[in-house]
Amino acid sequence: MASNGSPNNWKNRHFYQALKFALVGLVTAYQEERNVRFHTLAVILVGVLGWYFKVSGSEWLWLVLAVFAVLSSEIWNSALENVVDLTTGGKRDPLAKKAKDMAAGAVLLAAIFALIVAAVIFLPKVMMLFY
Ligand SMILES: Nc1ncnc2c1ncn2[C@@H]1O[C@H](COP(=O)(O)OP(=O)(O)OP(=O)(O)O)[C@@H](O)[C@H]1O
Repeated sequence: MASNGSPNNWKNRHFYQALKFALVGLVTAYQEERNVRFHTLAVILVGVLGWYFKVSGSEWLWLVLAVFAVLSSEIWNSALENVVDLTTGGKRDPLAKKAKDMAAGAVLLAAIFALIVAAVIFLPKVMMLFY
């Protein structure tokens, strides 16, 4: 709550704190999750390829959508793994397995989507280099 009684002041502080926590979450995901680091490298590669092949504006939008889909599903997956581990205390449980496998399935779907987008955009451009 605002100490000076101004509701706007409280809102601003709340917003910046929420933003700070979200950024801390991203840094934690990057530091602790190997897959997030791997996908960050993949994002850099996509950026270099997009720049090299001079992809169009709409192609950039598809690539950005694919990148955000993969990274956000990966971070959701990690968050869920943490919650499941917290709940089970490390004990094996069929519900824990179900939840983790489903979250992994969501990441797989996003990765397949990204592969399709990359193939549709880059394959014809790569072929042009050889023919
Ligand atoms: N508490 C549990 N009870 C039953 N099965 C589990 C449990 N924890 C994990 N598993 C099984 O092991 C698999 C791997 O779980 P884990 O937590 O190691 O995730 P991961 O996919 O290896 O992720 P990361 O590589 O990011 O750690 C899960 O998909 C699930 O099938």
